[in-house]
Amino acid sequence: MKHILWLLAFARPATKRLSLSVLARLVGHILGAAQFALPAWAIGMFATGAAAGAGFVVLIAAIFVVITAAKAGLRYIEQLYGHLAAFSLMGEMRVWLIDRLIPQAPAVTDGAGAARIQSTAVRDVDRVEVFFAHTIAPAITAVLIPIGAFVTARIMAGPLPALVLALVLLVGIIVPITGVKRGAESARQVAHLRSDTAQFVADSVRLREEIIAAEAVAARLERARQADRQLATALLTLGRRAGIRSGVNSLRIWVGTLLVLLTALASGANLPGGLAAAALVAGTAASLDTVERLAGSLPAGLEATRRIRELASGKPVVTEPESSREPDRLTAARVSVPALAVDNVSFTYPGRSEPVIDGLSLDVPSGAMIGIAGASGSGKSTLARLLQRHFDVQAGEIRVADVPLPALGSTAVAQRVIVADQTPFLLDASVAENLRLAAPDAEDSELQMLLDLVALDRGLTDALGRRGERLSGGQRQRLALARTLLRGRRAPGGLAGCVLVLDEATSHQDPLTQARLMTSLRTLGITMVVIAHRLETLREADRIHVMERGRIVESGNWHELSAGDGAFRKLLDAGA
Ligand SMILES: Nc1ncnc2c1ncn2[C@@H]1O[C@H](COP(=O)(O)OP(=O)(O)OP(=O)(O)O)[C@@H](O)[C@H]1O
Repeated sequence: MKHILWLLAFARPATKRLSLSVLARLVGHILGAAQFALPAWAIGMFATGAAAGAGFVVLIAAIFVVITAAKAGLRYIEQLYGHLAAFSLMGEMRVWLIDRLIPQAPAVTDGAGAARIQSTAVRDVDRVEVFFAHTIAPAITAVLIPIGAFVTARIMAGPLPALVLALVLLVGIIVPITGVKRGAESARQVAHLRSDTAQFVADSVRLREEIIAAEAVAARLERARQADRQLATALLTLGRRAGIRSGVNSLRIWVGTLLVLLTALASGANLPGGLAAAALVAGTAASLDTVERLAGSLPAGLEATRRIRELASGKPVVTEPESSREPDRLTAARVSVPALAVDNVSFTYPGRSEPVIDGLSLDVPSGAMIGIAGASGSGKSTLARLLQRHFDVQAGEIRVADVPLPALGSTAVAQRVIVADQTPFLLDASVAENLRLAAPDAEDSELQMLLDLVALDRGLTDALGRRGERLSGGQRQRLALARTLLRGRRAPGGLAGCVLVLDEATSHQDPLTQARLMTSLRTLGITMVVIAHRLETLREADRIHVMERGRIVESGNWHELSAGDGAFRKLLDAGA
């Protein structure tokens, strides 16, 4: 019920369209009932001799034609406005969902699985269409039409046949509703199995080399077959229930018509009235049919709603500051190149017991380039994530221009701490479109200047293909770096007001391009943190810190460290 109320509240902006759809459906169904009752009544009139002659037949036929034409028009209006409302609401729902997913990213959305998120954002939202387009109007009609039929039968055939008609109609509502709860369970099971299957297919394609090399294709296909069998069984349960409901309903119409007619005749009602009342069983069937169809599809729609709300309700890992105003200190600092301070920071990933960053302190003076080296797993990328405030630290503090990160809103952090990493995400679009994600208003000349800066010899209109597949790994990294720099240029205070973090962002470059890139970046005079496995990358750094198990174990410039015999020298000797 809570999901229904939520959907109704969500549908408020489309009230006008939905009301029009409900009204058209209601009048259409009244006319639908009349299509049965009118000929039945006319036959009764003929049979009892109360009416005769061609004029009467022509009149009834004419009314019938008008009713049929009006009903067709109303059906069109009902469907049109119902679907217009549904489609606009589904669009709104996707926007609403994306709006709630962005604050959860990347810490939460990474864990949820991309295919699952896609399955909910696309398929589950599509399934909610059932509610907006095929639930609200039918539910209202399914209540009002039987009441109208009862009143009509009462007038035309008397209280007893009307009572029998009411009971027959009640059966038409109760039969589909019983089993809705079990139907909901099956729908939930089907939705889970579908989403697991989506993830399984996506994983199988991504991991194809491993699967082929391990000669595990057959085993993988067998697992897919098993999952499919489970899905088929769950769908069969739903289908069987729908079949039984449908059969019982057909029986209800035949037996019900006969019962109303016999009761009318037995209670002395006139034949035309009795026939018209009996015809109302079939005449209201279309209104009640939807209850039956809804009993099948509504649980799936509500289950989809539950999943959408669950996905949307994931808590952001970090909270926004109460005031969205940029702290005065930072605004004042706009004019200068900010310094970055990591002050005695400790951090443990949620659900883990060992800290990944353990009492780490780091000073990056204004305009300096600081290098971070360290073996795999020493916590370098985690430090980059903390600098972007993907997570809050459990102890200590990170400050940009002397302002602690939690005092900055997520927008300010994204503008102040700009990061390029090893595996950039590129859209299937042109070079220019990928760059303009960071600044839609950027002129071609500015984009070209950035491409020159990162030494990327590509035309602005060149298409990249899926995830940038038409570029080499190094070119992809350079394009992403240009986009990061563009982001910085648009930040308040411009690029000079940002801290640039490179997390293995040049790992795919050849030594010459790499050296050229670092020299270009140094000329920008901005504050930089460069994380690199390949120590050559850090040659230009003012100071290099070596990390081990979340701590800094050695610091110095390239010459000092390479001449020593500490952790840095060991990394160098190991070929880093
Ligand atoms: N999301 C996460 N949840 C839990 N533990 C994590 C998560 N990400 C990383 N870790 C753990 O934190 C530790 C440090 O990982 P991190 O990626 O920061 O290392 P790194 O120094 O960047 O390594 P590499 O050079 O291989 O990229 C590792 O032990 C890793 O298992």
